Amino acid sequence: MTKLSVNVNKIALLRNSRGHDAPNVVEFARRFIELGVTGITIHPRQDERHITRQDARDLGDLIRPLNDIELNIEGYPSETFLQLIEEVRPDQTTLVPDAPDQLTSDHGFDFHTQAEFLDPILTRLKATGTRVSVFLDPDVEQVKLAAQSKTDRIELYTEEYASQFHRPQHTEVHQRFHDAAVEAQKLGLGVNAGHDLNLENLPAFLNIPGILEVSIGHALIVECLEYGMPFVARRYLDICRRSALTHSEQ
Ligand SMILES: CC(=O)[C@@H](O)[C@H](O)COP(=O)(O)O
Ligand SMILES: NCC(=O)COP(=O)(O)O
Repeated sequence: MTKLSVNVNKIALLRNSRGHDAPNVVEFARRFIELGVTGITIHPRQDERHITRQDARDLGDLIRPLNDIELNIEGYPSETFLQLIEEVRPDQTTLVPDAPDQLTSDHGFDFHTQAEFLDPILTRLKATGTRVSVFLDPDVEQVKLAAQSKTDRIELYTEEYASQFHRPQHTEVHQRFHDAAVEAQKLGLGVNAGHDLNLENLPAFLNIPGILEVSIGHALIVECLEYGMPFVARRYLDICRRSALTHSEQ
């Protein structure tokens, strides 16, 4: 079975918009775990626009004692990020090549030009005991180069799969993800995937054999809002219906 790692960045984004600790990121992670989710993903960005470094420490404290639950920390391997990993020691670290001001992750590493940069970083991370994964586009050539590095896994960047899902070229795009995943496994790499996966596009993606983990955040949180709407709206309306009418409304 493919593992689901829920990305709670967007819980932190809501929390930060009000300046106090609600919604509480650790509490929401705990609730997802109680619902059967076996992984939590966070992507502490340099500007801490959503997940903070303290959130990473707090989630580490929550998850470390729990058997079979994994914390996956994603991010650009800056010195600050590497020190955070050395401190928190998550089960998995996913390296992403994004710039500090980037809106969201939008490409994988290029092993033609970045293998040398990554090599000492992979050595340093693996010394902490974390499993290392590297964010990658679905490109068989990149997969072959990644397999020559010290990474344990790759995470296929699925934005293209998601954005082409309803277009005619979807079959060709799906085939590329399939080929990259199969090649990676043949070469001994584990394969994760993520970005813009959702309830609609995930089933077909998981026809690709051997995907170990999907990390899903943005759509999953939106879907929680969407499918939770009827319950919450009903409860507010019930309360309002029970209210005493004011003199002018009677
Ligand atoms: C690495 C990756 O794919 C990202 O999807 C990411 O973790 C999302 O980051 P934001 O929540 O900052 O868009
Ligand atoms: N690694 C991908 C991830 O954690 C979640 O991405 P998204 O679902 O927020 O696009």
